Amino acid sequence: MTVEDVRIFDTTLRDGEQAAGVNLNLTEKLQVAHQLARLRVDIIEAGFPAASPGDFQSVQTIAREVPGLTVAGLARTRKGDIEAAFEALKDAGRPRIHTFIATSPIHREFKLKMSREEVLEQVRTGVEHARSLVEDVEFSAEDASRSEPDFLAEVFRTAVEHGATTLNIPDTVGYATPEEFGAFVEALIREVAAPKNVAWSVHCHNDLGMAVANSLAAVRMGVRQVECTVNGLGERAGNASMEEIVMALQTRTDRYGARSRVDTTKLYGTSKLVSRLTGVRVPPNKAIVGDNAFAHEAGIHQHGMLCNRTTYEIMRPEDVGAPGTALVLGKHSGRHAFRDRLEALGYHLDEDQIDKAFGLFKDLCDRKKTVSDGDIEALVADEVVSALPERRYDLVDFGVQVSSGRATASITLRRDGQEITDAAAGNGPVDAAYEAIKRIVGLEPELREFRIHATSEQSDSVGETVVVLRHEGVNAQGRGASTDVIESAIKAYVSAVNRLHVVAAAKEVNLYGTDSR
Ligand SMILES: CC(=O)SCCNC(=O)CCNC(=O)[C@H](O)C(C)(C)COP(=O)(O)OP(=O)(O)OC[C@H]1O[C@@H](n2cnc3c(N)ncnc32)[C@H](O)[C@@H]1OP(=O)(O)O
Ligand SMILES: CC(C)C(=O)C(=O)O
Repeated sequence: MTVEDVRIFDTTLRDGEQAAGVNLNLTEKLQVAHQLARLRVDIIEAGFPAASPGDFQSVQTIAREVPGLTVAGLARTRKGDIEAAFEALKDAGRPRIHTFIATSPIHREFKLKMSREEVLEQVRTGVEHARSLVEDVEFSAEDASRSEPDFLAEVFRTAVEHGATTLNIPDTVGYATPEEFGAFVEALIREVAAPKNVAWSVHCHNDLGMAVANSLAAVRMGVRQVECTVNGLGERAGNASMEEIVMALQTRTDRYGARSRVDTTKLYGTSKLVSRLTGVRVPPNKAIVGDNAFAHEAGIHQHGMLCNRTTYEIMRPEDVGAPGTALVLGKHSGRHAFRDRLEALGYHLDEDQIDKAFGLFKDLCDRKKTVSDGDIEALVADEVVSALPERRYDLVDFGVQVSSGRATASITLRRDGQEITDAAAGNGPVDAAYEAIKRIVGLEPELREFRIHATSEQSDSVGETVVVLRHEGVNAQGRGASTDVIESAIKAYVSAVNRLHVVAAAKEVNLYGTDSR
């Protein structure tokens, strides 16, 4: 199969900047332009020089400073716009004037207030003037997809006769559908019968979410330039997304028989740069560059991915420069992925321990939006690995009440199958809970250490508590973990009391002195 080249015409700095609320300064535009050059796009549309002195200066600076690609500037078919574009572009290695006029009956009647003949006259004079200034002239028929096919063909023939070297078919308002647009483009190319050295291009908007599909349908019909923007940024719902076009051509060359020259490993970085500079967030589920584009949460998918990546990934994250595949542990995950993560964290548990840890993990998932590695480690270390097989006391229930700084706590522990409840007041809920526990266990150990820390940055993070107690010369450490920090502190204290008994028994120390409880 012969694979043809598709030129990528990036209009992030022109149509992309037309997105409501986006305004890039010269330094920011230069950053984006240099990155687009590194990405190896073929053409950058740097702006609309007649729009403002700032736009003129950005186009001029990019034309002078960004090497290795064609720099285009947009212009209405008016003489003044075309001359402004030329002045801004003339120092570029490869300047292109991109001139346009609307051709649809709606735009002719309501916006331009021009007849067909007047529009044709604008095409003649505009294109001819642009061609007298530069070799490379692109002509766009704005709102082409809602224009009468016979008139549109006449417009494009006129543009070719007066020197246009690229003919662009915009779906300006994102009205087309893929099958319709493909057929429309095919018929137009046939009807105009432009010479081989004239390139056909499309420029699709995303009002119905079909900009990429429409652009690709046109590629199937022989179009060899696609106009697009990074992250699909642009007027209203945006333009065709460049990363999606590029990766669709690369991943499905079998279908399109064409590819771009873009260095796909720079797509992710470019997306991040544009998002940061424009302030337009990339949705997590955005194809190719979204944070979740290579993240798998469902257990069945994670199992498949662990067996073979190609079960659920059609591209490799490294191909687009993304950080990597992520098996995100959450409530939809299964044992395979959980076990794999535990091993990666350095834990080697037997089947019973994994069952216990998995149960605790699923409980945590029901309470917490995302479960971090730190949360899992806290659970596994405190509740599985370090948990004593035989415990003197188990926490059954607790309740705390806080009012004006004073707190009371009620604690129920189980010992030898019997539940024992007691309550106490204290200076805060943890102090009150510890007093109540001391009453139940009949010990007054010294609290040597009390530390609590969050295992991640979220407010629903697991809190992990470490408590060190000393009694009758015996030291014991206890740990507890829970999304409820009071519960975590209570669990740590109970765990430390249980250890005191284990260590005291090993050292043959009676924790109760003469009392034999
Ligand atoms: C589909 C697209 O994305 S097209 C590109 C859109 N980009 C922009 O508009 C860039 C920012 N634009 C601007 O800064 C301003 O609109 C300017 C400087 C270009 C023009 O400003 P103004 O002269 O004040 O005109 P305004 O924008 O209000 O109206 C547009 C005029 O251009 C005319 N016009 C629109 N398109 C064309 C065209 N392709 N060729 C000739 N005339 C055109 C309109 O009929 C209207 O004419 P009128 O002033 O005689 O009524
Ligand atoms: C000027 C043209 C290419 C355009 O931006 C559009 O029609 O959307």
